[in-house]
Amino acid sequence: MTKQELIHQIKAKRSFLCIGLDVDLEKIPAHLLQLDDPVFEFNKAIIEATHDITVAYKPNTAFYEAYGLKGWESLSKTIAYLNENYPSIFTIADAKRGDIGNTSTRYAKAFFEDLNFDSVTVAPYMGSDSVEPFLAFENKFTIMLALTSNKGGLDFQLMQDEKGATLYEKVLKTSLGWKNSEQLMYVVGATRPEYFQKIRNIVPDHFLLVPGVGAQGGDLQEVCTYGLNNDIGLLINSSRGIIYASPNENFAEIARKKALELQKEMQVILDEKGL
Ligand SMILES: O=C(O)c1cc(=O)[nH]c(=O)n1[C@@H]1O[C@H](COP(=O)(O)O)[C@@H](O)[C@H]1O
Repeated sequence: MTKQELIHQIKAKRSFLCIGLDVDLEKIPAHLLQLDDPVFEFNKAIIEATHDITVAYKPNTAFYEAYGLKGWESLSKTIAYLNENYPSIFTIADAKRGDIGNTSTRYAKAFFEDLNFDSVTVAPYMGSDSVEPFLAFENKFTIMLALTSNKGGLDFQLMQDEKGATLYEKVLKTSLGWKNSEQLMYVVGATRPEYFQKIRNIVPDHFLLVPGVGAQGGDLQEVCTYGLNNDIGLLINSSRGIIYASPNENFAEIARKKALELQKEMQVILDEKGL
């Protein structure tokens, strides 16, 4: 998918919501467990209930890898279902990969070619040769961790050099010099709203994937104050806050209700900003 296609979808739906498909068999409604592939059936129901109000889905691969071969099969069926039925929806493999160059190329092939995701999350720690192989794939996006939502994110990301520059700022600035850096997006946690202005000064045009709204307590309004750009430029993710809003048979209906609450809030913000 191209960036323009993503922006077009966001404007048409008046939504920049990303729903996280972090499926845990211990949390899904019990009646699904009797089915052959409960994880896929759960995802299918969530997708059917929300595809018109969300612009992206983000399965976190850990939740699938935890179930071995069967889990990988559920992931593969989920992305195939999305690509076949809703090809205009942006898909994110939240795999947080990154390794030496030739290994990164294999990861990129796995997620971009074999599974056909539009994007994959990567960690920047191993540097340019671990990220550039992902950027070599046309019309695919590499979403790099910048300032993460978790408490431990502060252990390294806010470390300062003698001039006061923080590590995450250096990561952002350095990555802009990499080949095909226009295909980068960055992860910034919704729990860090006070940093968005600074981040937008460094990367004014790139999309930011913002997890941490909902279960982790991040606030949509606060993120949007400085996070939005002229292309909207934000994908706001909520996983547990939407998909586990109800443990009952009507889970998909309630998930839609929760997603709609966020989408309506987004619509108001976009209208107010004239976007
Ligand atoms: O890369 C991510 O998506 C990510 C980065 C980050 O800083 N914080 C973060 O929570 N995530 C992911 O975003 C999702 C958040 O889920 P909820 O807290 O349930 O909405 C999980 O899949 C996390 O792994």
